Amino acid sequence: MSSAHGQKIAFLGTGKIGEALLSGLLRAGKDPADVLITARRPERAAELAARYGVTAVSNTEAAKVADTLILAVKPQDMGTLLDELAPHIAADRLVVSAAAGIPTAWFEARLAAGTPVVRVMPNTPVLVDEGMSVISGGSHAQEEHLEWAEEIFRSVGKVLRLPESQQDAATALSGSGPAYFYFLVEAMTDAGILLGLPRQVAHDLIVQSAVGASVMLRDSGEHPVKLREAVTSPAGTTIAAIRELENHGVRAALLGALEAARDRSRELAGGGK
Ligand SMILES: NC(=O)C1=CN([C@@H]2O[C@H](COP(=O)(O)OP(=O)(O)OC[C@H]3O[C@@H](n4cnc5c(N)ncnc54)[C@H](O)[C@@H]3O)[C@@H](O)[C@H]2O)C=CC1
Ligand SMILES: O=C(O)[C@@H]1CCC=N1
Repeated sequence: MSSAHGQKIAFLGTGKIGEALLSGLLRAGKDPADVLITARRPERAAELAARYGVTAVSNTEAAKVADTLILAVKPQDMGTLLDELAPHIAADRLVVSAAAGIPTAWFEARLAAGTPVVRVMPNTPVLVDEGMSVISGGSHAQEEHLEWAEEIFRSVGKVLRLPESQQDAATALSGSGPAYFYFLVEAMTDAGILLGLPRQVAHDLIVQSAVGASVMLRDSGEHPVKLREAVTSPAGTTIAAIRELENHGVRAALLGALEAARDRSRELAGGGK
């Protein structure tokens, strides 16, 4: 990747999503010498520095040195982190938040006047360069900042720019989305056990069916209804299963589930509990 908009990128908070993004950026060719990380526990910082060849620093040091700061702590920890960082971040630096729920205005109110802020909602498939990241700019983010953030996240998957008003919905769909698929795979594997298959066989059958279905969804250009109809033979097995899904309100459950995720994202707006 290019080194437009400054060399040094710092990841503040290197848990599941922070590490996933960090590893993706390095796979995409970012020089580890230009990557800083911070972690709450010194052992974790040392472990990541050794594994990736990046430099572990304090939050304050990262705030002073980095051109782009990627904040990946939990929404509940963001207030404490900002208190620590804000006095040290010059207004020409780019602040990128990956936290669910927290609006760009919340950061702007705590940072030096005019600091550009970009809000992004990635998801864990960034680990395999198949991420879906949704990006919105705050009131001081210029086109160059959005393009730079897009370049960072495009190195680990797809990127979509959306108005910030749609971020909570996007969080419910793509931010949390992978978890719903894992949940389905887990439940369907259990169903295989119920039907008498060995667990590993059930797992392999379901996982490859999920991969095949996903690739068809992405690459065929067909509507999901068409793809499902092609599997659903008259008086066959699939329609017997679909009737059960409809009887149990699975479609309504999904509507309610994603609405609950969207509402939870809204609740996290102020750093949440
Ligand atoms: N896990 C996911 O799939 C996604 C998570 N996110 C967002 O990413 C953020 C992090 O989520 P996860 O990685 O799942 O959580 P996590 O708990 O795995 O990682 C957060 C990390 O931040 C560290 N941390 C907390 N306060 C710190 C501080 N003051 N200085 C340095 N490090 C500090 C913690 O020790 C922890 O390692 C959240 O805001 C979440 O909304 C966004 C998209 C997807
Ligand atoms: O569960 C969460 O709050 C985070 C945000 C999106 C995915 N994981």
